[in-house]
Amino acid sequence: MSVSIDPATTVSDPEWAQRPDGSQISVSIGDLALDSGAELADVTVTFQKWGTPNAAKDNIVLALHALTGNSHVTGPADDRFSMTGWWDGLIGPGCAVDTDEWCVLAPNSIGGCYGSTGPGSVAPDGEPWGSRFPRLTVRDLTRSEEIAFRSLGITRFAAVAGGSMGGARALEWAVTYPDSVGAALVLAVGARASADQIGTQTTQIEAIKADPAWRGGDYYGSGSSPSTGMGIARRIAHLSYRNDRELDERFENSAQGEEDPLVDGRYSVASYLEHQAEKLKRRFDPGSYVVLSDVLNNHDVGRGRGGVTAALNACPVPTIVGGIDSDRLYPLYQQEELARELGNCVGGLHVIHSDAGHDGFLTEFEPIRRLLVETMELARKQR
Ligand SMILES: CC(=O)SCCNC(=O)CCNC(=O)[C@H](O)C(C)(C)COP(=O)(O)OP(=O)(O)OC[C@H]1O[C@@H](n2cnc3c(N)ncnc32)[C@H](O)[C@@H]1OP(=O)(O)O
Ligand SMILES: N[C@@H](CCO)C(=O)O
Repeated sequence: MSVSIDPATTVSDPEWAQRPDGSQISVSIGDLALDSGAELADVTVTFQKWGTPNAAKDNIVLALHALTGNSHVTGPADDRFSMTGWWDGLIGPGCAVDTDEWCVLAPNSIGGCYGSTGPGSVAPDGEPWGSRFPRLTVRDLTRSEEIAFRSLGITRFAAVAGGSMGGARALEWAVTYPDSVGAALVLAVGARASADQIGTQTTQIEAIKADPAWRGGDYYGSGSSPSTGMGIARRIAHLSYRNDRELDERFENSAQGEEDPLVDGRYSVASYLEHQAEKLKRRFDPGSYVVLSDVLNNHDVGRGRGGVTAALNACPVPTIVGGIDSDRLYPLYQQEELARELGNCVGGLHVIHSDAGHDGFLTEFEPIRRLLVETMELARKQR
């Protein structure tokens, strides 16, 4: 295994730990055995860090991003990341996760397009993975992270935290590696994908694959990309990320500006969705969107563990579970199940009030801040 920074130079373990806040660090973990029985060759896991590990390495926190997120958890938009950190203001000196005390590591998920191995990465034969990229599960993502961090000498995290796909990753971390997790914060997710989620996400995948530029997944290097398909997928997704009442209060059935929807103009909500689609096209790879949407479909914490209830019951990690009352993609009953069945759920289900729907795990700063503070208090007790 080798460790490199940004991402060329190979360095030794103590050096990565001293790198400045926000540094991008890349770890080669070799071949990764997957849940499907396949193997992903020559895998790289990249991550960013804030704060510094202490000598005992018992102050390290894992922040896990959602579907189209990345390692840029905190800080302003920059050249590398065109969006503000997804929990900006919650992680940093003096913040809920105070990086004067804690060292936060945020891995880019494999399958994505922000540095860790994904379908657009170059395979060992020198060609992009494309259609050859294997199907992944959330457990494959966490396994790649566990191997990468263990290679850096990290065998235990004081806390793991995330929402949506990040929540699924945090849950898998707690269930798969209970001895390696002091406390967990699991937000806006369920124990397994529901039929509704699989239906919606499969429809999004099909929208991308229906784009002629998809070329069976082998469009890398072709000069075009199925971004039109991904734009449609994102519109469908974004509707599921917001609440129907909130959308109607904001947009009603009004026209966009001076446009006339009865002639050739757009409705305001259609313009809003188009804007969200265009933004994603500028920063995300359609192939990764397909792979990671499928990862969400494959989420099942009970697979191979005697079912969801048995898997959750057996998890001893002190876990805080949060859900959003207007979330129509991951409705509250799914977090109620987590809170009820997890072996060591702390404080029952924490309901976050938001008009924003699923996106509340990103937009509701104060409730998320409080849950992070509680999680870090739990983590402190476990040290
Ligand atoms: C961990 C992770 O999940 S990382 C990934 C998270 N980030 C993303 O997914 C990026 C996409 N953005 C979003 O999902 C959301 O904007 C959030 C969750 C980040 C923030 O939500 P909110 O603050 O409620 O933003 P909202 O839904 O109101 O969207 C605002 C945008 O819509 C635009 N908009 C609003 N109305 C219209 C309209 N009628 N026509 C066109 N654009 C419109 C605004 O100008 C604004 O644009 P900007 O984001 O380029 O500044
Ligand atoms: N806005 C988030 C929502 C998915 O959970 C994302 O794109 O990752």
